[in-house]
Amino acid sequence: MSDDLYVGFDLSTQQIKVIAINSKLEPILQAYVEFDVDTPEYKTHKGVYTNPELNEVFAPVAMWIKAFDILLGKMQAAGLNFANVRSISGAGQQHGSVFWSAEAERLLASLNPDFPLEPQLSPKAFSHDMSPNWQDHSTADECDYLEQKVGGAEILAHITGSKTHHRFTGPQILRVRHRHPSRYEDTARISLVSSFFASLLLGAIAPLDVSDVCGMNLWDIPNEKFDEEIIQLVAGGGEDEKTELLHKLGKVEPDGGKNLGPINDYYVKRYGFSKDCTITPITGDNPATILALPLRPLDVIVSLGTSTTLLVSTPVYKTSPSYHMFSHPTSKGLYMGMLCYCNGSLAREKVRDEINAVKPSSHASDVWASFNEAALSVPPLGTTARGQKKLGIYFPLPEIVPDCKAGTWRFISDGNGLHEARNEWDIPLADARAILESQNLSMRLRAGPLLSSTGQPRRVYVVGGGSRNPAICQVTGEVLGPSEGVYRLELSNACALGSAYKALWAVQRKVIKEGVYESFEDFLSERWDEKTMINSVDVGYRSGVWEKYGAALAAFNEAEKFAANS
Ligand SMILES: Nc1ncnc2c1ncn2[C@@H]1O[C@H](COP(=O)(O)OP(=O)(O)O)[C@@H](O)[C@H]1O
Ligand SMILES: O=C(CO)[C@@H](O)[C@H](O)COP(=O)(O)O
Repeated sequence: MSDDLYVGFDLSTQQIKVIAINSKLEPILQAYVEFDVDTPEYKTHKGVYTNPELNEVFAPVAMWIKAFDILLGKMQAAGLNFANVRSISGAGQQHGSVFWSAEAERLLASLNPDFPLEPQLSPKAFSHDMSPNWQDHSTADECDYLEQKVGGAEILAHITGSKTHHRFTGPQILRVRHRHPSRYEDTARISLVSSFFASLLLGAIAPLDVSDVCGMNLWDIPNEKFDEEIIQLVAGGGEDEKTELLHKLGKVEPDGGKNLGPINDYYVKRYGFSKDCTITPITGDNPATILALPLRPLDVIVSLGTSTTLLVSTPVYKTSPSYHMFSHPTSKGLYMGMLCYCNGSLAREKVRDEINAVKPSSHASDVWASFNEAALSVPPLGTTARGQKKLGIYFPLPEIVPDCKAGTWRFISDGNGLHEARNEWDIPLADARAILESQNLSMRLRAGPLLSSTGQPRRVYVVGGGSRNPAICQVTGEVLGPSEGVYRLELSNACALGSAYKALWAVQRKVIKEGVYESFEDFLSERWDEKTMINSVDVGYRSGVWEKYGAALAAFNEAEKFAANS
């Protein structure tokens, strides 16, 4: 029992990562495979391919399988005793879909342990070799069509938790059906990245996850079923086509702690996993992230990965076209509220590189040193002695909120209103603070309805790659102003960690009565030790500063509208 291990994987945009923990929540092993570096033959850039002419972003499914083969090899080389693994769960980048061929079930069920996975599955198990990525913006027509037919953004948001979004799976499936009718026709099953990953482990197509399914624009959250009208619109044709699409999508597993079955024999024979190791549903990376911390009301997670997301856990199903609601990954009656931005770490890296080009870092080992110095050497909003404030918008990729094309805009806000900056801006140095403020002001502008009447959070937890940066943590504290400060989760991969906790809970949760289990929240709170897991990285609320940013919100809103309409 004491040697038992619980594993959480994370198949995200740029990497596949893993954390194994013991039943005391202690991490035993962490490892990762980076697509651009470790699977160079696929020639992806930051894990994806882009076709800017059509606003397409997609990733090769075979690369993920190859990367998983490599990761299992790394775990083995690190000495992980696979025989001790009791349960596996995981997380996948959200919205991406995998199109399985009619051969898939047979190939998955007959994996030969003498060979790696990738050549046994690719290309035959797939009707489409690419997975549309969450950064894709090619489905404007499909989104307009669905929104107009269903009755507008508010109605769609009420039914599915979100208005239509380019990256959501429903519009993406509709586009595949329009552009590649024969591939759609040849598709036997459609998985999300999360259920695709669970399928690899089970050796059979896994059901969709209760939370990740809410990122499709197809699932009726209040009534816990696929919305027949939207399914019909995506399927086209009549009743037969609708039934066929419902069959392709398959079942949704309502219990996030369900034992989906034992790990496939392939892994038992090839790596020495126990036959009793169970597979627990794999969810989306954001739903898994909220499982890494015992969130209380008014707590916020800011996930600083390739995307930036703001996450809250709430008992209130209150929808809006400006944010997303998802069913909670483990707890019926709770929901995850989310804001998501495409322009997260890659936009910050672009400014960082521009700054390094004019002012190389004095610390060779820290590529962020010049950026951080520039960000922290000026006052909030870069305010000048004459009271001029700087507001910038940095979207190297088209953005989700606001719905805006790619571009960079710089504004000056003063007593005379807002105007585009001319020579008042020291480019690129002044961009460092401006991009961090801009990303946080956007979250503050939109997160209000998910929080208290004042919009002030209690705690902000920062997670993901960007949370290692002290300047990012400080500006987040200044702009969002959490009353109890900003804390960083010390284990670098929150979603893999949340997934490992889920695998542990699935096996060890107490039965309260038949079919009713100990909640994930109670289970985690009992075991979680704040002192070892998080560190305070910023004081948060600063009197006068939070108010100053509050007063700039109207001008920032105007700046965003200008960018979106230009
Ligand atoms: N010290 C740092 N300061 C700012 N950003 C960082 C730092 N370290 C890593 N990052 C950013 O973290 C990103 C990767 O974060 P991660 O959470 O692993 O992303 P994902 O899960 O989307 O693959 C990289 O794009 C990198 O820019
Ligand atoms: O699209 C979303 C959420 O709606 C993204 O958050 C993806 O889920 C990708 O996440 P990362 O790779 O940045 O972790």
